[in-house]
Amino acid sequence: MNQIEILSTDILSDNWYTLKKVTYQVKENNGNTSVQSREAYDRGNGATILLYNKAQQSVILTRQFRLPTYINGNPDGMLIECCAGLLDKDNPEDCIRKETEEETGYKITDVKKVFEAYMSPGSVTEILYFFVAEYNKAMKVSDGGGLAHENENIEVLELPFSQALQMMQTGEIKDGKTIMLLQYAQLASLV
Ligand SMILES: Nc1nc2c(ncn2[C@@H]2O[C@H](COP(=O)(O)OP(=O)(O)O[C@H]3O[C@H](CO)[C@@H](O)[C@H](O)[C@@H]3O)[C@@H](O)[C@H]2O)c(=O)[nH]1
Ligand SMILES: [Mg+2]
Repeated sequence: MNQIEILSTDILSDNWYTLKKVTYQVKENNGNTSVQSREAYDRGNGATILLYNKAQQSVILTRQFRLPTYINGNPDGMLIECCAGLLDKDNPEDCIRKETEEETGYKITDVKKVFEAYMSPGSVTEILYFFVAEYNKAMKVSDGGGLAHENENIEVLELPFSQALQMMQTGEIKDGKTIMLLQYAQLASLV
């Protein structure tokens, strides 16, 4: 295994999140050493969840404006996604329960972790924890929509599972975490 030694860390931006330039020495097993620099954007870690109802063959997704997609080719900037949120002090399970209620209005208790993944490992530090959970009408306690004071304006979508799968093919769904969870649900015959 290569040995890595961090030589210096410069903060390039420290506004909402943090962008660092890290310079490090790599010592390879064969004794060669080199010095490299890379930038890393730290916006914390997150959790995401696919809510599904097997009897109804349906899933709950969200729709919201995502500025980075708008400036990179998404005409209206709106993106269909699984419910997701950043971890604060909470562990991933508690975070995703809270986020599910805020964004979708469903109060869930039992969540199952299915995997975790670095979503953009060349530039973003974030690791994302992936969950699935069953939902039903009785769990609906509010409209959801996200936090008003954060202007989240999240639309809640209840879709037939077959339609969600179709929307990946047509490109109407083009969010990585959402594609991963829909494919997991299909592979594991959840819905
Ligand atoms: N003012 C301001 N607000 C920001 C900024 N960046 C993010 N926010 C706000 O911070 C809040 C974060 O909301 P969460 O629901 O906790 O996170 P998320 O943005 O949905 O992130 C989730 O999805 C991401 C995309 O897949 C994931 O990367 C992330 O881990 C998480 O799961 C949102 O209200 C968002 O608008 C910023 O630069 N300025
Ligand atoms: Mg969110």
